[in-house]
Amino acid sequence: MESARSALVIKSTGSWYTLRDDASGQTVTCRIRGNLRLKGSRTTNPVVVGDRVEYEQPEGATGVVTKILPRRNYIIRRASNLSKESHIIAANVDQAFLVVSLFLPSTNCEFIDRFLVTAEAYRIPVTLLLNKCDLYATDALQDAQTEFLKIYRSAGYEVIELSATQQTGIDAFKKMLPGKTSLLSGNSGVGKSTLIRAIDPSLDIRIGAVSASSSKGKHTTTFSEMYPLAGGGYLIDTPGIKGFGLIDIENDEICRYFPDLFRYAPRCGYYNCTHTHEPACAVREALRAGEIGLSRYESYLKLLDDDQKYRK
Ligand SMILES: Nc1nc2c(ncn2[C@@H]2O[C@H](COP(=O)(O)OP(=O)(O)OP(=O)(O)O)[C@@H](O)[C@H]2O)c(=O)[nH]1
Ligand SMILES: [Zn+2]
Repeated sequence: MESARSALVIKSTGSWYTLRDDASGQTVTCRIRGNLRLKGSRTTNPVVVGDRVEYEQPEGATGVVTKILPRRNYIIRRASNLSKESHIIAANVDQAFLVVSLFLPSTNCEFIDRFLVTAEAYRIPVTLLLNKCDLYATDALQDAQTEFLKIYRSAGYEVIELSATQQTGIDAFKKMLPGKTSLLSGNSGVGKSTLIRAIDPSLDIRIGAVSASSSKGKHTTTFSEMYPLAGGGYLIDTPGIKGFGLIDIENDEICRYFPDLFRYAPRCGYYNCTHTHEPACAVREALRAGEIGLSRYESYLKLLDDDQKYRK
């Protein structure tokens, strides 16, 4: 009997997994043992990028993942809009970067806030990468940029302003990467691939994959992939993410994942204030005073009665 070896999962297609062996650093292609499909689990993928696993590879045979080591954290989304199943995007993530753009395309605030809440809930620090800053020269877009920076910086998030095409602000992003496993996410078209190429031109990622995953009406499951970076650390690219469903977060917990709202909650008149209709609500008071961004409060309300919120 071959003894188990340990490895990191760097790619998965749903039936095949690419591992990087801890001892040799070699890449190995494996399948998974059937009983790893967790009982009662509603996730579509039992083994994910970032997982630490044990595997066996008998001489001349295909390798088999035999065990998933406990996950430090993971980030998850709905498998598809109507599905009750969830899809784990990546596990054991040190930090996440959400790429956003205010123009061509304009990233929806609710999308950003859902991402932030999901990451807060799993205690994954997020940095926002405001890309395409070269495009925000008009008055209207400059105002949008100022507003964006104000809302998210005052909520406590780090925001890096950059332009992937003009190569500005790239270094501030790059210096956060060494030695860490970083997830890079964002809607289609915000510039993730351009940005990855700007930090490391040797990473020729998903050329030609874009049109396949963005064709409308087609249900395409796309899988994350992990890239070793020249300066150390890994970057996880997450193509084709359209939205995040909150999983296992109760209504009365949601507010605590909005740091800019939650800081007012202790001053609410009722200890169980939902900040929707109660008198003496300090959160709504702060909103009226312009201390909380309206879009943030609206995201909070949407997440409260989110019919897409489902349980694992
Ligand atoms: N003006 C400007 N355009 C940019 C910038 N970054 C990316 N773009 C352009 O935006 C378009 C989309 O960029 P991609 O890098 O393919 O976006 P993506 O996020 O990887 O998109 P998906 O692969 O669909 O997830 C391309 O035409 C890029 O040239 C930027 O900083 N400024
Ligand atoms: Zn309140």
